[in-house]
Formats: sequence, C-alpha cells, structure tokens
Amino acid sequence: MSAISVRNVWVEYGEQIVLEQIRLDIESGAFVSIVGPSGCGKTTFLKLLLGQERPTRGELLLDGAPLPDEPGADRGVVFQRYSVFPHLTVLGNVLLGPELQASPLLARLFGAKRRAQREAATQLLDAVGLGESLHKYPAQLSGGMQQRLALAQALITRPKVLLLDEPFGALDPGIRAEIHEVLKKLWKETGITIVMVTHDLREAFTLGTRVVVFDRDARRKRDAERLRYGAVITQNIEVHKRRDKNAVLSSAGRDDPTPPQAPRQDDLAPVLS
Ligand SMILES: Nc1ncnc2c1ncn2[C@@H]1O[C@H](COP(=O)(O)OP(=O)(O)OP(=O)(O)O)[C@@H](O)[C@H]1O
Repeated sequence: MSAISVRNVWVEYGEQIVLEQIRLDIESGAFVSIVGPSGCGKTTFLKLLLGQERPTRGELLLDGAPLPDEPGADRGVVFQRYSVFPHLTVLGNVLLGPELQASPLLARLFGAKRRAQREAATQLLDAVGLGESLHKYPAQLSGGMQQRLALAQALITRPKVLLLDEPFGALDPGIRAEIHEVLKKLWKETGITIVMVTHDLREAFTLGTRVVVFDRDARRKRDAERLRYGAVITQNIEVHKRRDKNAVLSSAGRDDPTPPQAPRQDDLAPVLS
C-alpha cells in the first residue's frame, strides 16, 4: 500500500499550460477515479504518476519520497489498448516483467526462480479468469480477456500503485461489469493504491473511493485563453471511506445491490458541465 502526494504541480508544454496548481493527497490503498472533459490533462496527470512526464513546477511524493523520474516496477500501468505484447503467449506476457527485473539483458529466469515465477503467474492468471488460456496469444483472446491479461501483467511485479488509463473504455457493458468485479477483487486482495482515468462516470463512482474532477475554470474557457490557463481540480469527492473497504467491495457480492452512493449517469452529468 502506498500514499501519493501531489504538491502544487504544473505541466506546461511550451506556451501551453495543461495542468496548474494540482494539489492532491491520495491515501494508501485508495481507489481514485479521475474524470474530466477530453483534452483537460487526465492522461498527462497519469503520466506524471508513472514517471513518463515531469512536472514543470511542483513535486510528487510516493510514501513521502520524491517519485522516481522514470517508470519502474513500483508502478504498474494498463492502457485502453496495446498493453500486452502480441508475440508472447498469455503466460509469456505475465512472465516478461519478472524476467526483465531479474535479468534486463537476457529477460530469462532459470531453475527454481523460474518455477516460482511461473507458479505466481499461473495463480494470478487464474485469479483474472485466464487459467485456461495460458498458451494462447493475445490475438486469440477477446478484448475483455486481453484487458484481464493486461491487469495480470501489471500486477505480477507487485507494484505499489496501479495506474489505469481508460482500461475498459473499449469493452461492452456486460464485459465491463465482469472485469470490474475482477479488479475489485484484486484491489481488495492486494491493498494496492489505484488511480484510474475514465470517461464513464458510473464506473468512476462505482469503483472509486474518491472521484477527482479535472477541468478548466469556467471563466477561462474562451479560445483565446485556452493555452494560458490549464486545468485545475474542480471537485474532489469522497465516495466511500477506504477504511470501510469491505462495504465498498461487498458491492461485488451476489447479495449486494449497487452501493447507495453510486448515482445514476443522468445525475452525474452536472459534475462535468
Ligand atoms: N507531449 C506533449 N506535447 C505537447 N502537448 C501535449 C503533450 N501531451 C499532451 N499534450 C497536450 O496536453 C493536453 C492534455 O492532453 P491529455 O491527453 O492529458 O488530455 P486527456 O484529458 O487525457 O484527454 P482525453 O480525455 O481526450 O484522453 C492536450 O491539449 C494535448 O494536446
């Protein structure tokens, strides 16, 4: 479990200010959903957490220490598409991370270590429902199965933080609901801190312990001002108490209805207006 602190962070690309004055504390084990209009800097924010982008100003801390400047095994990531390697089998995809960690040049594990990692990978693939598909290639999997694989691939190195960039955006609603359950279960079991960008407000509120809205100040939306002002956090909504994790997660249970906090999509439209 890991806490993240974002302290007065700005991101500028040349003349364009994308994010400004971003201040956010994410408690250890939280599940934070990031929503906001297209182009307001959500993916940029995720890239900051991943270490793919650096803030122009401000700092980001992971468990009180400056966040490493480059992606590392402490942060797993899943994108909407293309997270998995098409030329590797399901098992090969999940084993690649540990292999690269153990041997950056050869990307191979040997002997007892290989057996232990194979066992861990197989267990994880079982947990995401791909236990029967270990030797298939991604092209032989459905979209939902590929995203399950991407989750397993991201989690095998036991990262402290899982970053999700619209991971389920391309999936049908039914498949989405299934994979939500898988994700909630993994979150519960690992206690990992999750930050997820989504366009789906219902998903944001159903999964998130906190929903954070990024947007430009309404007074600064004129075209002439687009470059000079970045997005800020306009709302930071606590949806569920993380300590009450079982209550959050029990929404996955057969007997539990949708949690009372999860609003209808129509009710949520004003959040983004
Ligand atoms: N490397 C870069 N160089 C210059 N501009 C960039 C770069 N990366 C992002 N931007 C700009 O930053 C702004 C925010 O982009 P970002 O992808 O973070 O938005 P977003 O909220 O994730 O959008 P969407 O919801 O459509 O995915 C956009 O105007 C984009 O053009």
